[in-house]
Amino acid sequence: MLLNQQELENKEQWTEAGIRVPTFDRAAVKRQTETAPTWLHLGPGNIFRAFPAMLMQKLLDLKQVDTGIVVAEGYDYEIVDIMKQQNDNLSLLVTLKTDGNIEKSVVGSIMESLKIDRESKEDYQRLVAIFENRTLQMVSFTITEKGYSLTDSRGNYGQQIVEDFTNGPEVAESYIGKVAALLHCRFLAGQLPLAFVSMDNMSHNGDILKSAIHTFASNWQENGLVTPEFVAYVNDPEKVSFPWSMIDKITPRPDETVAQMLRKDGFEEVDYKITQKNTYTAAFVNAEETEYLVIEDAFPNGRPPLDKVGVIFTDRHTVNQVETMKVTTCLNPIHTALAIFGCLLGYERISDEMKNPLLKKLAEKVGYQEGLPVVVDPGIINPKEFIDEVVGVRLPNPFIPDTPQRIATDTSQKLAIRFGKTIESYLNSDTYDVASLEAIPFVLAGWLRYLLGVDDTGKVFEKSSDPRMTEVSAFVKDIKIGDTTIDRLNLGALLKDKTIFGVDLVAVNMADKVLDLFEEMIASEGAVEKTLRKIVE
Ligand SMILES: NC(=O)C1=CN([C@@H]2O[C@H](COP(=O)(O)OP(=O)(O)OC[C@H]3O[C@@H](n4cnc5c(N)ncnc54)[C@H](O)[C@@H]3O)[C@@H](O)[C@H]2O)C=CC1
Ligand SMILES: O=P(O)(O)OC[C@H]1O[C@](O)(CO)[C@@H](O)[C@@H]1O
Repeated sequence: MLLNQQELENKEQWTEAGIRVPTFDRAAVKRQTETAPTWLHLGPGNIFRAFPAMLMQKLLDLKQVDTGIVVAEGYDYEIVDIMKQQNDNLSLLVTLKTDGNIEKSVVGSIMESLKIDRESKEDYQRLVAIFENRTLQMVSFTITEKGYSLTDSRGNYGQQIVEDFTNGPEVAESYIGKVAALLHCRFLAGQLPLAFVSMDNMSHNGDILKSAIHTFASNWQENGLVTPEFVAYVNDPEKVSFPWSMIDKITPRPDETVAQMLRKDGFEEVDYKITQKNTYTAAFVNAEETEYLVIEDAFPNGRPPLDKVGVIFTDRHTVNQVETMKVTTCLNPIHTALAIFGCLLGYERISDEMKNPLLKKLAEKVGYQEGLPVVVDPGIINPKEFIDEVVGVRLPNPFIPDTPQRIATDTSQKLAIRFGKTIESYLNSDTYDVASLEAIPFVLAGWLRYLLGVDDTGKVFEKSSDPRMTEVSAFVKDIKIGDTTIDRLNLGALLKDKTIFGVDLVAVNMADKVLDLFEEMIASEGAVEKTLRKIVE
């Protein structure tokens, strides 16, 4: 069985292999989407195909909507080449349940995939047409945390960004520049309303997206390239909204064990590819069953009825609380702690780490002991129950092939959100003392230790990709396992960097604690585990 429209016509072969197929008329939905697109998604990676695309499929099957999703890629064009040319925009979703049951579904809600690339003229013109279409209701994003950044580590705009500011929307070439240019087309088409929905794991993700788009609009206005009305349009929530959201579903990279299982079922397209841009992509996506999507209900042109398939629409305040709970205390900090120490202690599965009592205790200490006290109960999801599920059910799920190496990707982009916010909450609290934190400084010290690229047995490992890896690794380049002293002044300069840690760790008196723990962890082989034991026991 190959994943394409022609093979999908033979429904029996899929059903016999235990794979669900879409029940809606894909050709009719495609026609309708061509004339009246409602949803455009940017960044059609694994999470999008496993979760939002599946939600739309459910709505299509329920006949609640009659259009599908158009996806566009502005960074890694290989993804759309594969999806379109080999798979007719279909994906196979494999849901790995905690009881070992597996559910397989063909996801057919993606109707078109386009490149946000001026050289791909047809695609770009189609995108302009979609943005000019009154029917478009939302543009959503899963482009990773770094996708929104316009500046380098020193806070300076990148060269492409500066050129785009000067050259204007007609020729903008940077990712967000092109998105802002497409929004400008919509503005010119009559100031049509639209929601820009970031679904990336960032605090206040809507504001981060808004700020990036607004930066282009205001620079273009200053340079006389757009009218002030365009800036007003971007700033008017009745016209362009940037809802905040919280998305949660562990979606590991396509995994070999899942591929083997699919092969046995007669599914032939099981190879995954690591693209030139380091995206792990395959015809299938594998994910856990648990999923949460909470979105601020601010859609000036309406929205698909996603509430009918489990999405919670609420006010910004509640989204903020849910997101703060998940990203800054109850899930992602635990994940990052396990990522760093998993790589240092030689693990290749998050679920295996949870069998190690020391790592389990670290996860619990980060979550229950240090995060939970300062988290506000959002009312719609209980934080304690949420961590219970994360630590007790989701992370130990042996059927989820998630790796510490995947979560360790882009750690420099994640520490500020995942730990800095909690440190700030302690600093602002009358009840809790920042000096009482142990697990958080230990994880930050663990990251310094990780940067050495040598595990606790002295074996060299490949560090996961990170846009600031070269720069941050330079701080530890002269440090070796067995060193008894470190250059505290030099490392202090790194620990002061608020763009990485969210706070100046020197100013908040946490740097010494981090460096003491780091020193302990470089003392000898085995010192990481020894220090971990000291922290959790
Ligand atoms: N995988 C997961 O379990 C979950 C992921 N997320 C969010 O979604 C993001 C993407 O996750 P996946 O889809 O699993 O990753 P993926 O690697 O499968 O896809 C990443 C997507 O982002 C694009 N991208 C990467 N770097 C970019 C850049 N610098 N500029 C613009 N686009 C860029 C890629 O081209 C691709 O479309 C995560 O970073 C996270 O914020 C949220 C919840 C769950
Ligand atoms: O660390 P990342 O790359 O944001 O991925 C974190 C993982 O945890 C999650 O928050 C689970 O929803 C997802 O973002 C992903 O599975």
